[in-house]
Parts: sequence; C-alpha cells; structure tokens
Amino acid sequence: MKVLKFGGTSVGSPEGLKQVVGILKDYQQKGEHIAVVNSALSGVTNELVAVGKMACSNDPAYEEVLESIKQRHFEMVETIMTGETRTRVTNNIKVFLKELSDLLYGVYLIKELSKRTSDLVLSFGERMASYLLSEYASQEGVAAEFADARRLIVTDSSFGNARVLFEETNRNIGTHFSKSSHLQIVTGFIASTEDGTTSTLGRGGSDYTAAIVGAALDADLIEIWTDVDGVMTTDPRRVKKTYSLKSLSYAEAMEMSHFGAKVIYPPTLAPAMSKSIPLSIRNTFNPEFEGTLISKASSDWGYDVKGISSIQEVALVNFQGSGIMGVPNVPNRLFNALSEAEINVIFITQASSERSISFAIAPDDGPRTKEVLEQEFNLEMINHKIDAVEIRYDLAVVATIGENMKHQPGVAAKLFGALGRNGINVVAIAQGTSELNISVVVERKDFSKTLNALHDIYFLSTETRLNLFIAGVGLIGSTLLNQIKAQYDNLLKQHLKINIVGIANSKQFLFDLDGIDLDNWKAELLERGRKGNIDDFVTEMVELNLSNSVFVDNTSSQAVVENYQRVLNNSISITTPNKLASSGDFLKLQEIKNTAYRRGVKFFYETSVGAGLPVITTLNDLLNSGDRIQKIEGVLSGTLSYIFNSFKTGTSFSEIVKEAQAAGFTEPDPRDDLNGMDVRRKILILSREAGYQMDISDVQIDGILPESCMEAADVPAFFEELAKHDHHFEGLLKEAEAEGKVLRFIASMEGGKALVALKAVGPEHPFFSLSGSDNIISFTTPRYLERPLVVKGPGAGAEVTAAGVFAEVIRIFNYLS
Ligand SMILES: NC(=O)C1=CN([C@@H]2O[C@H](COP(=O)(O)OP(=O)(O)OC[C@H]3O[C@@H](n4cnc5c(N)ncnc54)[C@H](O)[C@@H]3O)[C@@H](O)[C@H]2O)C=CC1
Ligand SMILES: N[C@@H](CC=O)C(=O)O
Ligand code: NA
Repeated sequence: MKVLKFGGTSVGSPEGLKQVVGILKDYQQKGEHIAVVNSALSGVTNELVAVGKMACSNDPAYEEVLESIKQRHFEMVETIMTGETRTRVTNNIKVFLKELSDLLYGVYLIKELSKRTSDLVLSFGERMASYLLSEYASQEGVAAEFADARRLIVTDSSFGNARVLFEETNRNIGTHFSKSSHLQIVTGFIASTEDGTTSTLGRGGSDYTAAIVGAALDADLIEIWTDVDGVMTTDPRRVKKTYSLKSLSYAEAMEMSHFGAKVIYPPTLAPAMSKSIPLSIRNTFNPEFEGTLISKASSDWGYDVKGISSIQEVALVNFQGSGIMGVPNVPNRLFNALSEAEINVIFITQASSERSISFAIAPDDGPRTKEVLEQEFNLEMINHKIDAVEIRYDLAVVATIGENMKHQPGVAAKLFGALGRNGINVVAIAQGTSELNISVVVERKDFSKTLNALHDIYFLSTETRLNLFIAGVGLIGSTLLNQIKAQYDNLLKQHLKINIVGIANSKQFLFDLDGIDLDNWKAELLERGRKGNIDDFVTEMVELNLSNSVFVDNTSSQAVVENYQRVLNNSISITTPNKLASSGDFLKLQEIKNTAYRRGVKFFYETSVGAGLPVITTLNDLLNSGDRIQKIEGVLSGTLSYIFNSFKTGTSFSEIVKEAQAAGFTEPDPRDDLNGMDVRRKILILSREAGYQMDISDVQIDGILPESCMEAADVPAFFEELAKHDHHFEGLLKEAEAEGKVLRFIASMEGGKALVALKAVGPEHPFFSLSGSDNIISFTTPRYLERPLVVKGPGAGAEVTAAGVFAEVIRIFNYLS
C-alpha cells in the first residue's frame, strides 16, 4: 500500500483539488491500495494562528479574519460541489465553523490562549480540509471517508509540538484501517493526548502524519505531493537555474531539510527510515514528473555534491578563554545550559587549540544565550578564565551536502576556491566526520552570492552564469556586444550563460540583473539608462555583489582606471584594451596587480598591445619558461602601419589618416597615434612585462607630427591643419622610395632603453613587407637568437580588438570555474 500526503497548495484551490482527485482516480484504476493524509487549505493555518492571537488580545477585529476563513471554505464548496452534496457539506462546514467561532469567542472573553487551546483552534484547518476532500472525492466517484487523526495518533501533552506515543498510535492505526473498506482521508498535523485533548505535531507536521501512518501500515511508499518538482539542488528563489534531484538518501534528505529545504518536514524521515519505507516528493500540478525519491541508498548522479542548502539567518556565538583549554567539563556545562534553556544549536566548531568554541544559533536566541552563559560561567568570567560572550549577527549558513563527498579529495578545495575567487569571507566552517555536509558561515550580504558561486562550481556542466559589466560602448564596446550576441547560443551549449548585467558610457548607465537585451541595448541605454559617472556605475556593481563577475573597460579614460583598485578589491576581474593603467604610473600599476593577486582575480590587458594578437601572453610564456628578453622590436601601431602601407606617390597623407580612422584603427583621438604616444605606451607596456621598471619618459621618441597639428583645438581642426603638411610627408616618402625603401614607424627596446622613430627600411628588413593594419613584434632572446620569435598580423580594428577582449573574458571564466 501507499500513503499519499497532499499539502496546502494541493488542496487550497479548486484546480488543486481536481488534480488531487485525478491522482486518486489513477491509483483506483490501477487497483492500488492507498491512504491519504492532507493539510489545511493553503494559508488557513496562518490565519488560524492570527485569529487566535487577535481574540486573545481582545481585538474584536478577529471576527473579520474568522469571516474570511468561513468565506474561503464556503466558496470552495460552492465551486466544486453540486446538488445535494453541496447542501449537506455546507451544513456540516457550518457546524465546524460554529464550534470554532464559539471557541474563539471564549478566548476573546477570557483573554487567554494556552498552547493547548491554540492546538484546538488550529485543528479546524485540517479537519475541514479533510472532510471537504473526502466529500469531493466521493462526489467524483472515489468513495472516501474522513478520518480524524485525533482518534488515531496519540501524543504526550507538549502542546504545539507534541511527541508521538508510537505503541498506542500504531495499534490505533492498525485497528482503524483493518475495519475500513473505503479510502481514508486522514487529517494531517493533528493528534490527541491520552485523555483525548487535541494536540499538534509541530508546523509542517502533516508530512510527519503521513510517515507515521505509512510506518504503522508497513506501506511500501510514502508520497508527499506538493507544488514543486521535488527537492531542488538549491533554493530556486536565489539561484536562477536549479535542478530537481532524482534521488536522495535518508541521510542526505535529513541534511537538506535541516538546512532549510522546505520540501520536507525533518521529523518525517525517522518513521520512514525505521521501516526502510521510501519517500517520494511529487508535484500535484505536474503529476507526470517523477520527482525526488528518498530511500536508503544514495544514487550516483555524476556529481560529488547533491545539493546546497542554507539557513539565511543565524548568529554565531564565540565562547573563549584560557579556562577552556583541556578542561573536560566546560563543553558539557555549556551545551547543558543551552539545552535547559531550550536554545537550539545549529552547528558547532572548535579549533584544536581548544581555546574557543563557536556555535551558531537562531538570531532571536542571541540575547538569551548571552544571559544563560553569563549565568553558568559567572565565576570563570569574574576570574577572567572565560572572556565575555561575543555574538555576531547578520550571518548565514550555507551547507554543501552529498554522500558522494565522502573520501573525495578536492570537494572542499573547490568550495573554498570558489568562495575565495568571489571575495566571500568565510566566518566559520564545520564538517562532521560523516563527510556528508560541509557548512560554512558567511556574512548575510554574501548569502545569494555564495549559493550562486557554489551552485556554479558543483553543477558546472549544467549552466554557469558569467556576469559582465561593460564600461565603454563605443567602437570596441559595441563590437564586443555584437560578438557576444552572435556567440551567445554556442556558449550556452557549452553551459556558459553570459549575462550582461551593466553597461555604461561617459554619461549614463544601465543595469539589468536578468541580462541586458542584446538586440536592443542601444535604445535601452538611451531610454532606461540613468545619468551618472563611472564611479556611480562601479558603486552599484559592487553593491550588487554577484558571483562570477567581470568588468570590461573599453574606454580610453583615466577616470575608469581610477576605479580598478575598487573593482579588484571586490573580487571582480578586469580585462581591458585601455592602455592607461598598464602604461601609467609604475607604482600604481604594481598596486593594481598586487590587489588582483591578493584577491585571487585577474587583471588582463592583452589587447592593449597588438589588439587581438597574442603579444603579451607570448612574452610571458617566454619568461615563465625561463627565457630572457634581450630585445623587442616592432611596428606596434595599426594606424601608422596602415598609413605607411597605403601611402604611395600620388596619394594624400591626411586623406589616408582619415581612412585609417574610418576603418576603426585609430585611437579616439588620432593624434595619439600620429604623435607616437600610442606606440610609446605599447613599447613601455612590453618593456615592463619584460621586467624593466620604466616610465613613459624613458621611451625616447622622434616625433613626426608638426607642432601646429598637436595644438589644433579638436579633431576636425587637426585634420585641417594636417592637410597643410601633406607636402612634408610626401617629401619623406620620396626620399625613401628613391632608395627602394619603405617607411616604418618602429619601436624598439634593448637593455631597458626604448626608442620610437620613423625609419626607412629596405627589402632585407623583416618589417619591409607589411600590409593593411599589420603589427609585427619580434622578440630576441637567448633561445630565439639567430631568428627572433615573431608575432605578426592585423593589430588594430574593431573586430580583432573586441575578439581579443572576448577571449580574455572566456579565459577569466575558465579560471573562475
Ligand atoms: N581601435 C582599436 O583598434 C583598438 C582600440 N583599443 C583601445 O580600446 C579603447 C576603446 O576604443 P574605442 O572603442 O575606439 O573608443 P570610442 O571612443 O569609440 O569609445 C569609448 C567609449 O568609452 C566611453 N567612455 C569614455 N569615458 C568614459 C568614462 N569616464 N566612463 C564611462 N565610459 C566612458 C564612451 O562614452 C564610449 O562609449 C581605447 O582605450 C583604445 O585605445 C585597443 C586596441 C585596439
Ligand atoms: N590605435 C591603435 C589601436 C590599437 O591599440 C593602433 O592604431 O594600433
Ligand atoms: Na594583444
């Protein structure tokens, strides 16, 4: 036989009840022997709690709440029942409600509500619901009887949370079921004491009733029908994509439910376990779905971890002092005192130095815990053997659960790695030798972030979110967004979901936690974007505190660079084509790198030299493998390369500069290219990577741009001025051509001395044959001495630059996961 339990949402609406009866019919057709346990209509128990309190405090408004409870039940009868059944059921519900109303009036008059009376008030919820269900099922052709559990389940008299007396209970259930031929609809949650007074089994106790009935009848399955698809990998309100667990062992289910997974009431498991009866968690509104099976064995589902459970609000008590060390009865006294005060301890840790014991409790128990301990250890505290009790609030516990974690090295490493990379501070840790559960205490502000970071790290092959924040959506930024859009589905197939959470330009910014619409971001930024600068953008990004976050700087702005420290300090990685940080103040750059290192995040800027070409990574590969940079030489400007590759007799120099700008090769201000500043920065970046502590003033330059061009007020004025100097550049070109040479703007660095100059080179020179916006960089090292290592290819332009940034985003993701 099977025992089916239906929760409040299943029986709380006409649709729910229809589903329930459908499930019952299904079993009837299969000829299965079943019994049903059910809860009160959803929300009714809470209303009964409220109405009792109001009546007790002599608030006449209790009658309004009572009226709403009445209406709820009458409406249900009206909607689902017909003809003579409707009249009979209405009359019987009226009898229940009259009794409830009299009881509450009594409470109102005497202004007293004991736990015992409260249990009686609450019992009406289950009683009316079970009666309704039995009548409705019968009307629909499933002959059923209402069974009041107060005649079956016997408890002690701890009202509110009574303890079951199993011997009598099992006997009663056995006798009752042996005599009844119809389907029994048993009230969940309620019971009675030996003298027949109504008691309850604790909130959520209907699950427990089902397990008690199931165990008493030796059922072969207990089904808990609720409104979700079984037990999920973690809290779906906190993590976007969670998964229903196919199976859990009793021990795993116990851990999951203890740490907040609301799907099952923890005491339920004991009776089921005692008889090895499996429990199945099913969805009334999705009956085809198989749900979660809880049984003796833990199945292997391909992951070490089954689920991540949590308690959002805890306080941590630190109990310490020299008087704890080696004194055996201190822990004993400590926990006895807590137990006597009925303070529940959620978890305990003690370092092997034995100087302190930390334990987590519900925050509401904080003040009483302090009192109890100060009383118990009064003497030791006066003698300074034990310090004052410290309690930290605003904390949460996140527990990683699974039997397969046992004997599995690396599970804890993954956990702490993920927390570290996401900048989540661990306040306390506990793991029992059962290795079933690793619990960490974190600050409440990091609660969601922790759940997300851990869910990602353990269930990686399902889907990981990478949260991107993009400053600068000009040429490179918008190209990057287009590339992400085009590659989005492919990455999803590889379980990576790129979520563009924030974008900013110099005037406004836009945030969307669900990801900015990549088809429409320009209009959205314009319409929904808020006014604000980069500091505001970063502040909001940091406050969001999302896991797996990456900041992309696609600007050429120093104001953005000024935020790098703050970004990295908040454990958010950076990738950027902006050269200002890597070629700026040496000490500041060092600090930025140190912060990234300390926080365990990345600061990448490969695209600042040679755009998408692997220049910086190549250089680092050489150094990391023990090589040494003797000389760097290169054409490092895409703009200047393009210009001198296209500049032939008969063409105009200034027109070609305009072409380079139109092609997207130039800096936001093309003078940064023409005056050699861009190249100086790049050779400086490479020199620093090679190990030289140099500044921009250490890079000598032979400029090619006349002074007056530099002085022009803006870019259009600059182009006008430049046109006046076309003849100067023609002269240079002619000179070179006469010798069979070409012009190349070459940067070089040898032994810490860097130089940038325009040179005429002949066909024998490796830089002679370049085309388009090609960059070429050659590294001379002891291993690449006769023939230097050369990197060559397009070194500027929107597509190749954005692609380089994109690649670094993915590299950071690989690192994070
Ligand atoms: N064009 C190319 O081939 C390459 C460019 N780069 C670098 O890429 C970066 C971007 O270049 P482009 O896209 O061409 O520039 P752009 O001028 O088209 O776009 C710059 C963007 O940054 C925004 N911005 C400027 N200051 C800001 C601030 N303080 N806060 C927030 N947003 C701000 C602007 O509103 C704009 O959206 C530059 O640092 C450039 O040196 C690097 C390698 C190659
Ligand atoms: N303006 C730069 C772009 C790459 O950094 C160039 O021309 O190389
Ligand atoms: Na590069």
